[in-house]
Amino acid sequence: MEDGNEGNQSRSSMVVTDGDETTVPDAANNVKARCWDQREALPGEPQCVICGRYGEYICDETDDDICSLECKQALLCRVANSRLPAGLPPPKRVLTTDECFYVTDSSDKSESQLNNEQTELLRRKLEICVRGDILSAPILSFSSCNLPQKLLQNIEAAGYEMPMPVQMQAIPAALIGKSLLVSADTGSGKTASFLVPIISHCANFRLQHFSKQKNPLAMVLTPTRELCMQVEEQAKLLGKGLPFKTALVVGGDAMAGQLHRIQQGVELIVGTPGRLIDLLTKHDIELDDVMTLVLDEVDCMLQKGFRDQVMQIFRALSRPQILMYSATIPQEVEKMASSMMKDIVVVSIGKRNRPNGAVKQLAIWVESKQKKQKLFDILMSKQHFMPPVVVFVGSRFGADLLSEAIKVTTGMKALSIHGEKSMKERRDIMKTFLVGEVPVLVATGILGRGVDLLGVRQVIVFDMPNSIKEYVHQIGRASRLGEEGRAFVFVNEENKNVFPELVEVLRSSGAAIPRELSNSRYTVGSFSVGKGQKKRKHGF
Ligand SMILES: Nc1ncnc2c1ncn2[C@@H]1O[C@H](COP(=O)(O)OP(=O)(O)OP(=O)(O)O)[C@@H](O)[C@H]1O
Repeated sequence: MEDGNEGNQSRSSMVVTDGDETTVPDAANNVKARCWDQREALPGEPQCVICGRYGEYICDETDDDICSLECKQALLCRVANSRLPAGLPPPKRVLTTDECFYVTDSSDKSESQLNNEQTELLRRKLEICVRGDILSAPILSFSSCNLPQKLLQNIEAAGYEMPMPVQMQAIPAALIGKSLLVSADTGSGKTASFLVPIISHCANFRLQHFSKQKNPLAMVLTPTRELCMQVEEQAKLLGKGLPFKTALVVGGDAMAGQLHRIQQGVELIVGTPGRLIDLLTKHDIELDDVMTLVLDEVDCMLQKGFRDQVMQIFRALSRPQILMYSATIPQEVEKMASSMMKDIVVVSIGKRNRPNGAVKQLAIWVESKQKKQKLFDILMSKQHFMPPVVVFVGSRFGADLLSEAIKVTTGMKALSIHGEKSMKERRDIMKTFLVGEVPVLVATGILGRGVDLLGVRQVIVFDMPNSIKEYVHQIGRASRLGEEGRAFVFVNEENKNVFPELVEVLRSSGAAIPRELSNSRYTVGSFSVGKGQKKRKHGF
């Protein structure tokens, strides 16, 4: 197996192709050492089999596309471990015949300890890819990692019979204090994968260190109030009956109440960065005990707009463990994350930056003037309308106008939600929609990320967002935990900036591509090579 160190790698084992010719890079050529040195793959280009970035090289041992020496090493590890001499322990419970992973009895700890080969096999089956120094094997049951008994009961009461793949890997790694950058599909259980270790740490800490003064021990930052509310609710549910209290710190609610709650003593603060900074600068809150900081939707949190605030909060803490999550993690975010924390472990489940495969995408070419009529047609079609439905639009004003137009034209109840409404209104609207009183909710991007809209199986992207990342998150609202959902997507020439990526996303998901989209000069011009052709960069 290759040595993964930068610089002294033997590059002769990595064959690089240039068009149809095959060349072996010489020492003077700069082969990418780390995964994040490599750029994202453009539509039609080969992708690294480990991380999905541009597969600039071909591994000569396996003939697979890879992006860097780091991924080559991961690939070779994977291959070596796949030659298994011994099988896994016999499954106690098999989920389905084709989704056959292994769940050992919670009471039998020895059986739930996997050896290296079994760990690798399990990771491969579940498409768990790990980079960095990680000692922990995936867990097979919640009871195999010494969680407080009450937390286990709460997990069971929440209906979580077994951990989801992201939880299998992230929970044990977070429990041993690793800082993590985790990418996994929308709706795949990321929230519990950071809440479970946080609750466990907090409860154990309070039981071991008795003190009257209960300073916060963990913080979760998310980009929207709705997501904060949801995370806090889930934290309360999982932490019930334990020494674990939470405070919600978001704009729109009175700061005095939030401050009072923190002063009473809480273990976890869940908040949006803006309000949290406001609170921290105006009031003296002791943050020295914060052991864990979570950046949910990390790509959004480290984007311009939030980044400075997030970094300000991070610097106010005393080197906490950082847990960063999103369904979409571009390269620059990985770089930023690695500069914030040395020895970060990168975990990805499935293909990165791709839409959830359970959501069937139906892209429709429709001119802007016809979009409303097309929407009404869908909403009034017995065949196509699957309430409750979220319709995503690009502006607050547009959301209000469209919900009114839906009411007038279809006679259906419809509501709109966006950042200009008060917190009370936003809470009431969410409640009304989630209990099924209103079948259509027109939303801006505030509902696009993270929000768990149980029961929603259909999303209509009325205004295509400016980035494919946001699109991936928006259509992700149509499916939770792999249940099938459907997304109608309206597209026209006005969305030309996302054409190449959209085509790639549709193509890789097996969705039909509207003729106008595939024929558009913005799409055609962006493809230098057809899929499957292995054209590589010159000059290294
Ligand atoms: N182990 C589990 N067993 C059953 N249900 C689970 C489990 N873990 C999480 N869930 C449920 O799965 C749903 C989706 O989880 P969650 O909201 O954490 O997804 P997510 O990965 O954060 O999605 P997004 O990227 O959209 O934010 C939730 O309703 C949650 O309660």
